[in-house]
Amino acid sequence: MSDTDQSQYDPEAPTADGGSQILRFGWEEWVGLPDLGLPALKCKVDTGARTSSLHAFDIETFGPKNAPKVRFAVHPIPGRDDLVIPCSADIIDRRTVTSSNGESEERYVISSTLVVGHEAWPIELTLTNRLGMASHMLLGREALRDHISIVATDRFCQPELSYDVYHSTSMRKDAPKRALRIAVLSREDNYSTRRLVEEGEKRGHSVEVIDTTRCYMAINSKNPEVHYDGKRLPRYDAVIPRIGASITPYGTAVIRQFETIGTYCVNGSAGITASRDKLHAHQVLSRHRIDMPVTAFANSPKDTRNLIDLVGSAPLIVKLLESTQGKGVVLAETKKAAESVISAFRGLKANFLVQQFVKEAAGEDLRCLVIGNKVVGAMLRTGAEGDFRSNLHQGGTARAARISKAERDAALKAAKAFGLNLAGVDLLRSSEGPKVLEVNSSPGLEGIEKATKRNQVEKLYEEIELRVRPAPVRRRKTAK
Ligand SMILES: Nc1ncnc2c1ncn2[C@@H]1O[C@H](COP(=O)(O)OP(=O)(O)OP(=O)(O)O)[C@@H](O)[C@H]1O
Ligand SMILES: [Mg+2]
Ligand SMILES: [Mg+2]
Repeated sequence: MSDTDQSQYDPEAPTADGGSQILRFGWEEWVGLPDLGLPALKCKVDTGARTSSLHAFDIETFGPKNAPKVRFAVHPIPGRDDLVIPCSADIIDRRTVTSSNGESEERYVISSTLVVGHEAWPIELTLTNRLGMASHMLLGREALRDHISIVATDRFCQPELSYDVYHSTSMRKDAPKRALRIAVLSREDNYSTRRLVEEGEKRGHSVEVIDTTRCYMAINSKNPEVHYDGKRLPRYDAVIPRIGASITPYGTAVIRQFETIGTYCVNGSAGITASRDKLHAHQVLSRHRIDMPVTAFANSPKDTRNLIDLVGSAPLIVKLLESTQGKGVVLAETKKAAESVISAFRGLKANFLVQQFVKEAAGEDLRCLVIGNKVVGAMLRTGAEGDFRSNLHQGGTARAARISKAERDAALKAAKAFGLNLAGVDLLRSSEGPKVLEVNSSPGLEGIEKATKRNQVEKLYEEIELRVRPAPVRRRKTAK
């Protein structure tokens, strides 16, 4: 461990422009590029070079044509290829640079604050991905201010920093607000998709909507990829899955592929798969000891009576396993009615479960929107006159709701049970407390934003930024 002080850069301190004492620079110095999330780098001072350069890889442009950005990755510690800092910056220019070995290369030019000791000033940097450079950063003449004097025989004349900072929690706190490249996996141009694009762009990110069913995949051990329309998709910082119920198997396969590549997916494939199938979902809830209406499932028609007995007396709910929008949910008032619904479903070869009817919910359910580990909004949905189902698609209405601690805890626990960072958890208010009905992995955003009169999508981006911006990525070691 080094005994250097990482907090020595004080933004309030006089800058080089303020003109203070002479700064002595050796041929190698410790510097920081805080705008890029690189607090400590060893850099070679080279007065033979005009422009400064940063050794980067996976260099890729993105964003609008009139304000292009560049994304790239940096190994800040030489020899430590497992430590990767993802960066992005505005492109301020393109320049042909001839390096010391005489090779010319067209490079992107970006701007960043350079920190040395207590001083900070803006510099221009070109990005180059030439392999085998001993130094990961080169400081050229243009970046050197008048009050800097070079002592070519010495090194580390300025305060030393330490690479330990890359393993500290302050990396997360001090991470720059870099623009992210985000994909929304969706086939629909609806309110939710539009809001995700609008809000992301408002925060400076680039948000692309991708039709999940048009993604195709190269599945292999060395270099798994996702392709789209004849091209390999870029490396996204985050993927927001909005997988419709009709394409769950293929949609989750695409997400699995992104997970394999190492892309952060707001909701994981396993959680989406488990929450989509009501039988599977209730088993997950049960394993996590989350309260739900008594539920039973049987395979054989011989067990219809036994199934009904497990749940108790009529009225009963019979539900298709893949129901959405309340379309496959039936209330059977008597045991006899339950038996005939069950035999009708069996005749259609449909999979269903039988569930205790929570009468006291009185046609209302509570939708809690969970983002990260918070319930960010809740609404009470009331069914249309005479309907026990509260679904908005069945004519129900919604209004913002205050929830109890028990309800909040149940919603958070349920979302966590499926590992979902964005979830719509539906609860029934029963006389025994909240009972979880289901967990939706692509919750509609229109109803909840309108009922709560809150910008909920903004909270989703806060969560995504927290997850992907700062954390240095640890790469899987791949065979060369
Ligand atoms: N066991 C139950 N007791 C009382 N009401 C119920 C019960 N199960 C479902 N309901 C009512 O029926 C509605 C639809 O049920 P559920 O949410 O399980 O179906 P769904 O088709 O998955 O709907 P969606 O996914 O669109 O919300 C619920 O919102 C609730 O109002
Ligand atoms: Mg549902
Ligand atoms: Mg529901």
